[in-house]
Amino acid sequence: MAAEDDLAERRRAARELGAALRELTDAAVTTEVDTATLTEVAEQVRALVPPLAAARRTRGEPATVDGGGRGSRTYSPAVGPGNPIAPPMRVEVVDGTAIGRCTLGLAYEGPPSYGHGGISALLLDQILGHVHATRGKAGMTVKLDLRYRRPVPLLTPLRIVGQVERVDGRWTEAFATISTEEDPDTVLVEARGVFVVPNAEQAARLFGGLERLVR
Ligand SMILES: CCCCCCCCCC(=O)SCCNC(=O)CCNC(=O)[C@H](O)C(C)(C)COP(=O)(O)OP(=O)(O)OC[C@H]1O[C@@H](n2cnc3c(N)ncnc32)[C@H](O)[C@@H]1OP(=O)(O)O
Repeated sequence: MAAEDDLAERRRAARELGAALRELTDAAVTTEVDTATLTEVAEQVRALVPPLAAARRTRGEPATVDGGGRGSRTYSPAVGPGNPIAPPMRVEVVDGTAIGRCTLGLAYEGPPSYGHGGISALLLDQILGHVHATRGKAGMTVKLDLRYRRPVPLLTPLRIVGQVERVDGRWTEAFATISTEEDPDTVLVEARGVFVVPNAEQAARLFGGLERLVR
């Protein structure tokens, strides 16, 4: 029980740090303060690194905050509440349909006032991954076809929806769309993805001791 409480507390703290950094990032890309203030704040931010860097993990070491499980990914760049790069998209799966929600701030700008196409691809890839995972195992994207129909507005609640189209052994083909919450029937971006569960040899080669997280 104590260990579970510790993990819950660590998750709460990681989420809090992620949210604070997201606020900082948003302020950093929208600020119009004078140049001296930019320089001063950069120094202050750099001073925050050493306390965090005092104990750090590297490639191939899962975050302790995830508790060794395959479900939670606190630092996912798409859905991780602890990762300031992530919008983060919140995902729920209802009857095999994965539904994601997020609002993109100015940090994700591509064309003026609209989202970057790579960010749309990130959100769609992630939602297709959740669709694939409804079959019980996580998978890797092997194909992702995108059609950008209309630009994705910033500062607007978005809805990302995905469903399986075809299943063949370890392979899943799925389809997903981005629209606004306000107008869910107008597709802004659509994606068709193929995902595969790596076979045992591939998983061992790619992930070594972390195979249990992907198969
Ligand atoms: C709840 C958790 C949610 C998590 C969401 C996470 C979402 C994010 C997911 C990612 O971003 S994963 C990162 C990006 N992907 C990669 O890095 C994968 C890189 N690819 C590989 O390492 C290898 O492709 C892999 C080990 C996965 C598989 O290797 P294989 O040699 O078995 O398959 P290969 O890649 O050669 O594919 C063979 C071809 O047959 C196709 N194929 C074979 N059988 C198929 C079938 N049954 N259905 C559909 N396509 C099939 C396949 O698409 C492909 O098409 P092409 O002929 O056009 O190359």
